[in-house]
Amino acid sequence: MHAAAAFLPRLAVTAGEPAGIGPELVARLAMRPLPADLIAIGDADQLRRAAAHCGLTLQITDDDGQRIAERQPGQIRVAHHPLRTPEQPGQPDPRNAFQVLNTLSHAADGCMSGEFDAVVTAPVQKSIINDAGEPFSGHTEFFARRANASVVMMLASEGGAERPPLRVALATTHLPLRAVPDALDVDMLCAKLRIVHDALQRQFGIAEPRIGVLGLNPHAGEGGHMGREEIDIIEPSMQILREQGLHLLGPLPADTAFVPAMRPRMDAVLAMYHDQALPVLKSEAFDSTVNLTLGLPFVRTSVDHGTALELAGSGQADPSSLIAAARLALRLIPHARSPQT
Ligand SMILES: NC(=O)c1ccc[n+]([C@@H]2O[C@H](COP(=O)([O-])OP(=O)(O)OC[C@H]3O[C@@H](n4cnc5c(N)ncnc54)[C@H](O)[C@@H]3O)[C@@H](O)[C@H]2O)c1
Ligand SMILES: N[C@H](C(=O)O)[C@H](O)COP(=O)(O)O
Repeated sequence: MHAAAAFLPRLAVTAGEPAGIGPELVARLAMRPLPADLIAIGDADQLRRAAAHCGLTLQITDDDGQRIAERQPGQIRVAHHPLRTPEQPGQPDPRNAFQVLNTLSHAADGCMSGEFDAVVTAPVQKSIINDAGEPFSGHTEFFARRANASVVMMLASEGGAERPPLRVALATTHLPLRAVPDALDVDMLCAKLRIVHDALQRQFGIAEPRIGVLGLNPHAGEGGHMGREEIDIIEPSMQILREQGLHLLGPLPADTAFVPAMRPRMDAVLAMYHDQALPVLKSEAFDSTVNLTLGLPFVRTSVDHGTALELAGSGQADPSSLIAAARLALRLIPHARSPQT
């Protein structure tokens, strides 16, 4: 399911919530000299309007599905999914929710059929899809169901001269905090850790990954005096996997797991819930962090931010995370050429 050497990888880019910053970020991405055939999945007229908000001139053509060998900065092809009603920047409209969902279905199905080599997603407004009557908690869960796959959400920053890369995987994703302890069990944690371990080996080229596992309770339960999930669930899961040869550290108190002394000891961290670890990444590297879904039968990456409704239509939104997501997707496509930019 990869592009022949002479052709560019076909990278599907879903435009996200029409009233958010997604379409503008897609327009900015198209200006980059990425070695990819960029296929926006969204409304072509809206993409033109988004480019105008950013003061950009885009050359937008229909996607005919043919593979191409070259793309110039400023060129993008579109798989057109018309909006139900024109977007009002900053004011999502539930009437457009099904258009958004259709773009995601097209991207997932296209990746599985070989129409696309990977998908990069711009942010959606989860609440407006729910307001339209559709159960939806995120791309991660949507793509997992579509592909019938067990997946793990990981957010990863590249790191740089002054800071090592940070990769945070989540045992649970978009559920109420009250439901988190009941969602954790030994089988589930073992499965998630296996997916993370395999992805670190296969996709990140780390031969013997070291994974830090966070506790759930303050101070990782303080020996059972502040909660028992560490003793009853997390440690037994880790023990099973250690016997299978995995290098696991923990259960670690979440408040100190990310201090400088700990960082070089782990290639990734498994957090028990969404807000336990994502604020660390988002405050450290909001511009360069990428969200990726491990365990899918295709490559899916995304931005680390949301729809930023207050910026929509201003042309001011920062495209760095979407660009980083596109670059990572290109690196992860088997046999794809390395991005040059
Ligand atoms: N990948 C996704 O689809 C995704 C990811 C996160 C949040 N969301 C959704 O987005 C909606 C809004 O979420 P939120 O308000 O918590 O987070 P947000 O990321 O939209 O905004 C948080 C802050 O960061 C700023 N910001 C975000 N992206 C920016 C960018 N590219 N350039 C400059 N500033 C930027 C915003 O202006 C705001 O001040 C929610 O519905 C949430 O579920 C979607
Ligand atoms: N959890 C993600 C974040 O905080 O950035 C975000 O909500 C997007 O999740 P999906 O990729 O599942 O839509």
